[in-house]
Amino acid sequence: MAYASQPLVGLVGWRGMVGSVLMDRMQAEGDFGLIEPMFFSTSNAGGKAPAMAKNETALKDAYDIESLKKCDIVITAQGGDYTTEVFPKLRAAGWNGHWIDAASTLRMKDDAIIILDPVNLPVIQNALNKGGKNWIGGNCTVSCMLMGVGALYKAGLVEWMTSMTYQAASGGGAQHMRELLTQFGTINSEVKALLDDPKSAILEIDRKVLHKQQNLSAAETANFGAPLGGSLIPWIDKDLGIGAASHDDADWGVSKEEWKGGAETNKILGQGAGFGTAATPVDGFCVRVGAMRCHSQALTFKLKKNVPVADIEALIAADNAWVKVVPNTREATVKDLTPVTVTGTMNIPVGRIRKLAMGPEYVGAFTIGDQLLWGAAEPLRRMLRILLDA
Ligand SMILES: NC(=O)C1=CN([C@@H]2O[C@H](COP(=O)(O)OP(=O)(O)OC[C@H]3O[C@@H](n4cnc5c(N)ncnc54)[C@H](OP(=O)(O)O)[C@@H]3O)[C@@H](O)[C@H]2O)C=CC1
Ligand SMILES: N[C@@H](CC(=O)OP(=O)(O)O)C(=O)O
Repeated sequence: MAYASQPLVGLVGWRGMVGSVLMDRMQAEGDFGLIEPMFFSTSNAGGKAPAMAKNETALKDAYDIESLKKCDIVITAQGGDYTTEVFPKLRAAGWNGHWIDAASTLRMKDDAIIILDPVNLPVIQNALNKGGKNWIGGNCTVSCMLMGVGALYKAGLVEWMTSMTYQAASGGGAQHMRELLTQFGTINSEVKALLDDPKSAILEIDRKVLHKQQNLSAAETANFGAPLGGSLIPWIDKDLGIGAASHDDADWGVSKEEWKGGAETNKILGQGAGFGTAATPVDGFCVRVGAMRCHSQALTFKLKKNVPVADIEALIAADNAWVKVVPNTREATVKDLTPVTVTGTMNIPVGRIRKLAMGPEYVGAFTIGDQLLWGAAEPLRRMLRILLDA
């Protein structure tokens, strides 16, 4: 145990979507029994801290460096803007504690480790031994993918991989989930009378739906910037720009979410962090779909050699306690390999594992993860436990 008594752990962003899931998981795993929590807020300093508070029952100001400095460990799910503003000030003030963060801001810094311990515990331990202090959760899609198929990387089998994602509204936060449901409601109301009449013409329904989708109000598309209900948006996160030489080697019109796939996967595996020049090329398209929660991904691997599907399944299944191989049958797939089945669970199903027509080294798979659990909250609380056990 690195701490003589229970360490003071500052919790920032605990009432947001990721933060709430984190609080649930910490309670479920008894983490609060091991720490002295101090709750912070950016909007309600002085207000009442949640029930898990022990000695400090009032919310502290999340921008107050002096309060943050008292903490042995700070865990934040407050967001990138908060990290950008507070983290440098806190370090500049001489704070030498552990910073555990869900936001992407610090991920690519040399002194930051992207934490996903079932996949990269040796990388984490190595950094810890060298005095590392900055522990950053990975991009949700990348973390869920590696929880599913990390075994193939660990076995050194992957020559390259593409990932085509189907990312839920929840990846954007609470307002995005509400917006999707509002859009579905508006569209449904538009054709409710026709739907209730079994004799109505489907093309008339279709025409009215399309007209409504194309004429949603600005308020109904404020977060996604485009209709998502009954549609999809093949761009997530920033436009890094064609020829964006300033941004690493990402000059192929890649979106930032796609760039993270290559850069973060390699960094998590401890094999450099470039995109395109990385040890293992990872690239594809990231697409927002009208799912509520859970990110899904269709993966294509070029393996370094021909490995039988049964061996691939066995490797994946043995990798960690949460990955579940779903038999490649229609029945099993529609039952066990959907966002609706996976939401709210720690399970990472991997199915549709099969050889592709391009040749025996080409393997396809489909995987799903609850991006608020393995994609965000869980690696943070597990890092806390690693620090407590160190
Ligand atoms: N959503 C996701 O799937 C993932 C998110 N992340 C990262 O985690 C961070 C936080 O994301 P997320 O949790 O989605 O953000 P949220 O917008 O849900 O919460 C962030 C903060 O918003 C404030 N807030 C304002 N109004 C409300 C309200 N009505 N209810 C709750 N909180 C409110 C809270 O701060 P306060 O209490 O101080 O007012 C809260 O901590 C981001 O950096 C994101 O990039 C990482 C991986 C996945
Ligand atoms: N970008 C992800 C969610 C997220 O917050 O990712 P990151 O932590 O890499 O910014 C999504 O929209 O689905």
